[in-house]
Amino acid sequence: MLLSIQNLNVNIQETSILKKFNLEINFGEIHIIMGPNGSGKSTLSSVISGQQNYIVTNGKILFKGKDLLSLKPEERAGEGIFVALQYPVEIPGISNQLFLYSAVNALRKYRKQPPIDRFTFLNSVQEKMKLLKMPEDLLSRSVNVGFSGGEKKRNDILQMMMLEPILCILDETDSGLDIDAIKIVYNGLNFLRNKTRAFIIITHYERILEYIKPDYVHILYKGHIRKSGDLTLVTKLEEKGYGWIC
Ligand SMILES: Nc1ncnc2c1ncn2[C@@H]1O[C@H](COP(=O)(O)OP(=O)(O)OP(=O)(O)O)[C@@H](O)[C@H]1O
Repeated sequence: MLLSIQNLNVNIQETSILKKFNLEINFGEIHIIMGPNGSGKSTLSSVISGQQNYIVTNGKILFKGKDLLSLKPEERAGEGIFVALQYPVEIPGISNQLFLYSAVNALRKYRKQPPIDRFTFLNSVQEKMKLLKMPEDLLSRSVNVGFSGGEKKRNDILQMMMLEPILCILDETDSGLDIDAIKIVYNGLNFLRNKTRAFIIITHYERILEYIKPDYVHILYKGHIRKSGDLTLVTKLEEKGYGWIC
């Protein structure tokens, strides 16, 4: 078992957001999470990544058998968790290249591996940027500053490809992308898909099925998973909306 979330209750300030939330993920699996606006999807990704302001009042999260909630955000990243946020963060004054290089070497240090040299790093990042059809000048610009919405999302996938995480969480990475960009982003995801890692993909769109074949689809409703199934759930939602879930 890669990830096991058991009876998780999460509050933001006094408000209860996730309620008795359960989810189990094995290596190699892709899980899609859908759900109406405000049902708690981003809260889930934020809690897993260790963002502040989310108060766990009950339950536990085991990642590779370890108590995830006792780890700092950087330790969670070191253990192999990567979250592409719904709204990618801008970092003025830090070049994309320096950020990526530092992030890759910070992970390598955590894993007691020697640092990667700049030449090998640059070759690797340029190769991946080609795959994602990203112009090279995005490397010298400040992280996400002035990037278009689509460029930010591709940059997230570039980070994911460079960091080679074990659990990849994509929070609405496909929103605001044009048709070509969606294809490129999901090609990047398929490039990383293998038996040593797993994905949680949060999305609102049925079109994901054109690119990704998930193992499970879950519907998050009012803070807990109300229904789980296979990819036919996505088409059912597209036809019927969320009314039948209530
Ligand atoms: N800082 C906060 N203070 C109070 N309530 C918050 C805060 N952050 C989130 N919430 C509330 O938590 C609930 C769940 O939000 P969340 O972002 O997890 O939903 P979501 O399922 O990702 O929605 P969407 O599909 O619109 O992105 C919402 O009702 C939201 O208003």
